[in-house]
Amino acid sequence: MPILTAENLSKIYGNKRAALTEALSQFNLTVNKGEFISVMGPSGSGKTTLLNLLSTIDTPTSGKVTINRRNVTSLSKNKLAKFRRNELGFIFQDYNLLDTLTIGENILLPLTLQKRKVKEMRKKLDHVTKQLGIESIVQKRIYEVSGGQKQRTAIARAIIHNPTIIFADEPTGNLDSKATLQVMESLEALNKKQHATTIMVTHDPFAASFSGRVIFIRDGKLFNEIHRGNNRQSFFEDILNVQSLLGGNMNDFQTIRF
Ligand SMILES: Nc1ncnc2c1ncn2[C@@H]1O[C@H](COP(=O)(O)OP(=O)(O)OP(=O)(O)O)[C@@H](O)[C@H]1O
Repeated sequence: MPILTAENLSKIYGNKRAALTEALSQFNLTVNKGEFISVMGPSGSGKTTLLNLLSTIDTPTSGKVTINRRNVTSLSKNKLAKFRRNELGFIFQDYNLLDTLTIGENILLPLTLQKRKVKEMRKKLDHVTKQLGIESIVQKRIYEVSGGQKQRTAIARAIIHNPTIIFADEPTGNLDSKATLQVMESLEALNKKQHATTIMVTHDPFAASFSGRVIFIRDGKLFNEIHRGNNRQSFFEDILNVQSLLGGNMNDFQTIRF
């Protein structure tokens, strides 16, 4: 069942004074409930633009985004803010955690904003921190934990209100290979066990190999898409093959890991 559709999505940046850039051109995408999708492509190909349009952070120049049968492109500013808060979960490369709060308080933010009861919040916090293996650090401050723990905290915060879709922009961009593995295994487990629909932008073929489908963009258009079979290693190799067809500057892609 489609949970998200993008129809003829285009984005042109710039104005009369600045040169116009068509970052995304007539883009179509259907995401089914429970899918885990990676978006890849060379630097400047339009990945972040696509994610921002799908996640309602930015509005398209033309085209339409539908999430859970709602046309989010036409929602008012207030309704959109509420929709985002209740239905979407966000994970960013630089974590976006609040330094003045503890790990637990950061994770609880979406529920605090929804004014949920303390007892319910405790129960949910307990559940998500166990799921992500960070139950021992809930009292700690952000500066006391590792990058991988920060990102797993951000994932816990993104899922605690059971969002319809999780959007992740380069979630492993600041992590070493060990932390990348932990974070990707966490996202994969959430997807498999709870059917959390996830859309992730990444440069890293290793990270992308944990998802079920990779879509490749070039010059704001769909270049190719591939699906994962049973074997992650062979999917990883398929991803590398499409990347070499894609061309562009290979320095745009992160170091390849096995
Ligand atoms: N706010 C903006 N104003 C003007 N141009 C923009 C803006 N944001 C992005 N662009 C341009 O749109 C194009 C696509 O950018 P986008 O950030 O979506 O690419 P990307 O694939 O995510 O790149 P990277 O991998 O380097 O993050 C680029 O040419 C970029 O320079």
